[in-house]
Amino acid sequence: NTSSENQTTEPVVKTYTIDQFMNTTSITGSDFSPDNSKILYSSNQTGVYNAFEVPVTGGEPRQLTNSTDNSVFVISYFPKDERILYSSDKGGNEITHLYMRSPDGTVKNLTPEPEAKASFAGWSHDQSSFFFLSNKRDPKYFDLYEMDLQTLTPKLVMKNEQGLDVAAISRDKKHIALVKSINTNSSDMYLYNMETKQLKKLTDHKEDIKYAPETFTPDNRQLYFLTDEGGEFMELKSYDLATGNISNVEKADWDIMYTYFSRDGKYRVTAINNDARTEVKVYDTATGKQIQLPDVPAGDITGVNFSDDENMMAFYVNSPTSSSNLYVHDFEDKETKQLTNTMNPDINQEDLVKTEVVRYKSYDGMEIPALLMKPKSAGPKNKVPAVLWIHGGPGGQTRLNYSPLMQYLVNHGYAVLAVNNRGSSGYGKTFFAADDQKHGDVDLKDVIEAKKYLASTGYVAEDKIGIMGGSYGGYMVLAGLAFTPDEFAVGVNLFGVANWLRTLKSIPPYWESFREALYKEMGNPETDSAALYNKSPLFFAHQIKKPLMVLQGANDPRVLKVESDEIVEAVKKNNVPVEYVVFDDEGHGFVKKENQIEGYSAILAFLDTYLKGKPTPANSGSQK
Ligand SMILES: CSCC[C@H](NC=O)C(=O)N[C@@H](Cc1ccccc1)C(=O)O
Repeated sequence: NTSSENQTTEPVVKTYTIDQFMNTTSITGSDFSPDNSKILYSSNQTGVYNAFEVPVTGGEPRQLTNSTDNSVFVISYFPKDERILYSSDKGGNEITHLYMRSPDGTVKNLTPEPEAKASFAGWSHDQSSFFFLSNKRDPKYFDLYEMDLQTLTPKLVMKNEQGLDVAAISRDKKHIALVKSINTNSSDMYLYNMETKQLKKLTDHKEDIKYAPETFTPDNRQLYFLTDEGGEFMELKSYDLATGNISNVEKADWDIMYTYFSRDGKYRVTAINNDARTEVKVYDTATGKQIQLPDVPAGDITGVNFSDDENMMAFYVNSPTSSSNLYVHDFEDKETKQLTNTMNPDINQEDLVKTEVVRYKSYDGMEIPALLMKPKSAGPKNKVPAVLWIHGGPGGQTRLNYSPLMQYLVNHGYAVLAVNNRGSSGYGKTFFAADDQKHGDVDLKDVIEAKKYLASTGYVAEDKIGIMGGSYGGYMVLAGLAFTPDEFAVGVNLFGVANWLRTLKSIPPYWESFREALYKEMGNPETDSAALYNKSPLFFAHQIKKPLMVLQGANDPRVLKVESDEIVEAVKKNNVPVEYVVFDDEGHGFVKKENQIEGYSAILAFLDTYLKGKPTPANSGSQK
């Protein structure tokens, strides 16, 4: 089921179908069974995510859940038996519940209130209970509950009436660390004493500084937190609970993304966002020295998880040319074993392309990082069309991961440049804040400048550059087509915002704790209505004159389907080609393989029609 593309002077590249690309399995999560003989993980092998377990010695994975509709995301085995805990919503509506699967296969919804969203917040260190957050009392705020494992009855531990977010719970169950968003560049830390019920504010600052509690130390004496106080990047510090003293723990040239300890604190893991790559460090806490991580040539190590006895470590390895695989390392015999092989064997990894981190100067001299994928067939004698990929957020970042969609497009002859425009995470707080209240303007200019960068490569056809992105990135697609109608040859909008006034008014109730922070960055729909109107592509849709494709999940709680319905209707009035694909069983992002296959092949067909001049296949542009 493969074909070849013949070029005159450039290499002949084997092309693969979308079915072949999507026949690669995506896996996530890991937890050791109580006897350390197996590892639990989620896999979309069956088309939707289900729970699987695999022996640590290797061998055939066993499927534990049989969902055919809703994704099952594993949390963990129970600490002392082989029941498992997992999270699942309905068709991407993000109203997640916690479920318990018993070894006989029966499943119980532990958080049955239909309208309430629940999320796991950790096992108690004594392994008698787990903590979870739920907004069942007040749809706006998440209270903290403790679920006893004997009775499976939840107990309210902390009523959250102040819009705080729980970040960490101490092993002795005495303290909870919380965070309060002030704006997207600034936050405060709080400490709640579960015995005295006192809430203490730990931070006091006038300027924008982020404080993010991470974890309590295993001896319960200190709170480790991340902050960008006094610098551009998030560094790790500790707060001494007894004295209030703050000490420096770890710093890098980039943001530290997170840190955590193994169960008894023998190891501490830190992850650094090193220029869009995840760099994991594991420290032996007794010596304070980094341990040497297993030598895995296939890519970067992520998702490190330890067995409770701290003798084994599970982790993922991933790179832009190889999908994530699960590995296990035994600290005693120093052996590392690959437990999964997720890549479709039909795909020769040599046919995939590596991703290069590049930088270019924008209109005002600001340096913009981007990730470049060059088709093997591209060259000065074979200039190729290109797609600019814009991430969501607005404060997200496109990272160096395996993306079947990007590889599929590159494999079919499109250069892809994923732009981390100003406002993206990972490049310091000045860069992150540089788009505040200037959305659809300065960030869009960065994307327009990316076209010059692509032209400078010498292998991109300048008049065949399209723009594509998801959510906030989808907004940028619409903004690009509406506000700068001559810049992009086509646009592919995946569930993007068309009308900021409506989207910011209709945010889910459980976003209340950061609603003000969001409004400070994006604009308040009550008080900034003129500015929000002016940056909403829906009201300028008459200016769109280039072909547009829109893909939308009907259950999306963040960008409602009406956003896509209305932009599609409005652009159709311009006699511009518009294709619309709606998935009835998806939310903010498409997770079911059959939908990914339909959506991604429709995107390629659309690009081929309008950037390569090939006829559109009959099945694209459907409304499911
Ligand atoms: C300041 S960003 C908070 C919104 C959130 N961020 C996480 O990614 C998010 O879901 N963003 C959407 C776009 C959006 C922004 C504001 C209101 C609704 C949707 C995204 O995924 O890009």
